[in-house]
Amino acid sequence: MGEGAAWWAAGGAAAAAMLLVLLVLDAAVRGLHGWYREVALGEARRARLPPGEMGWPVVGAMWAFLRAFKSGQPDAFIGAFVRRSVSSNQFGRTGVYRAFMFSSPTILVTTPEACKQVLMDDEGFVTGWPKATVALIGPKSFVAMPYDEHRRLRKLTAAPINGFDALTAYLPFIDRTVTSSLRSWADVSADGGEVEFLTELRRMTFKIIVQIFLGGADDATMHALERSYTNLNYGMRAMAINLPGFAYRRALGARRRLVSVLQGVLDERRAATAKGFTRSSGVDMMDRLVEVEDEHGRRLDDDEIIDILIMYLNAGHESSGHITMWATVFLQENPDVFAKAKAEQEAIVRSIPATQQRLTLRDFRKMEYLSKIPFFDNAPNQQSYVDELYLKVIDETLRLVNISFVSFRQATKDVFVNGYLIPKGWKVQLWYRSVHMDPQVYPDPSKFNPSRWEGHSPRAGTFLPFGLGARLCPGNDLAKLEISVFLHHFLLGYKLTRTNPNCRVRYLPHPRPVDNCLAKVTKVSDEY
Ligand code: HEM
Repeated sequence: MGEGAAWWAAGGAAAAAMLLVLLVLDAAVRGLHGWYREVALGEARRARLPPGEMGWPVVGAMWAFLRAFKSGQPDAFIGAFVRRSVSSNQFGRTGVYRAFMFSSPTILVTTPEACKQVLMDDEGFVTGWPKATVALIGPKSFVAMPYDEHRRLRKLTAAPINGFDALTAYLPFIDRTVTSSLRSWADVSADGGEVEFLTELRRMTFKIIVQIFLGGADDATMHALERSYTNLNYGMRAMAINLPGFAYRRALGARRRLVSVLQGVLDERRAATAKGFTRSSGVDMMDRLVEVEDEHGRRLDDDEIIDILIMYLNAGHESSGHITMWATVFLQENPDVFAKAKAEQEAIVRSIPATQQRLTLRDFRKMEYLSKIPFFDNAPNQQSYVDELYLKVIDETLRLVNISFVSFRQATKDVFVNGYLIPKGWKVQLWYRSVHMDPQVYPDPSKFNPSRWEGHSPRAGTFLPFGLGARLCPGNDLAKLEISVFLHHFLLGYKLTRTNPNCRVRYLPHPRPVDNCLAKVTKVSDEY
């Protein structure tokens, strides 16, 4: 053997030894971390935990989570848990896994039945968002509120945004906002310009929610709120690193600005009331929150009102804006679906009397293909919601886009799911995305295929775009109405031409093309 070869052999042996040391060290650190997090459970309870591990201290599964989402393969994250569990030949597809995420030992729940069990068990589980998210949305908002307080304020705030009367009242404003937005984007495109379609849609849905919650706002307030919400959202699913240059730090700053703008609005309103002024725009959500008293006559403090408003204004525009964009993109990319949806809209327009200026809520209920909205005549949020849906274009979009891909709970007692223990005090993540992208539930799940819903009623727990149970989204019908109104006008008179049709999609905090869907919106018909 020559000198060079001996040198290589020695080097190779040293590298192998080093690798071995690293592997042993890695296994030892993981083992110790797992032991530290689980030892308090005792042997018997520990043996009942679902498959998985705590990983390295501090990071746990966060790297794997961020790597999967940032590399454009979000389903690879849960996929790895399922694969490991199945290939260990011990567990099969358990639907529950353990991991260390957002600084806490966590159980990941990924199948319809398991999600349903957790979501419907109000005694066993309370809300459990990571501390970093609570700090952004607000410790006095629904994300961290005690059970009874949540029930009371949810009842107060949900009825005025969903239900037949509320939606009938909002429809004319939504319709006007949609038509004027479409017209203005078409004007930009007619002059040779382009619009960031997603940014514009977020602005549009924001205008609607600000009208409902604050009775509208002047341009400066609108602008300040809008910009702050963009930064707040970018920090929402980022690592909670409070250092200059990090998204989370910018989000904390955005929250401070939101608090200050809303405090200003609240102060003005209180001052006007003290002087005996009444507003012409009628009662909005801020008024309701100012007026409400509990059974002891206690009113909400300003910081409570502001946190609830920050939460609602955020939840009430981000998701609707994104889903409207994706539904429009999917329709435009699928000419057959577009033609069918357009034919439905044309038929509805033909069916209304010539004297009727715009569609009524009842006309929207006729839209079997676009999406039938299940109004509950002032009794929103009943559990039957899930069974009553007609799921077509909008619902297929909700399934495929998975705008709220995960939601958070915490166990208040030991609970067994699929035969595995969720220990008291542990965090629980409900992976709505995994349910919607499961090929056993939805064959060929990555395909946009509204006809998969023809004659099909989803089994309970298999369709969770708005969650389920006590925390089912209170804005579900409003969101579907906004999206339907938009698609109605878009289908009848417009066309979307993307500048970068194959633009990369970013999945955090919400799935969106990185160019925010830069496009031309062209008017193609003057008839409507
Ligand atoms: C397409 C649009 C929307 C989607 C996909 C969506 C999705 C969701 C989901 C999945 C949850 C449940 C989270 C959990 O399980 O803890 C939720 C909760 C919530 N949503 Fe929506 N949402 C949408 C639109 C809206 C709108 C328009 C509003 C307001 C008007 C709204 C307000 C809320 C609020 C306040 C909660 C918290 C409920 C609670 O904790 O009791 N959302 N949403």
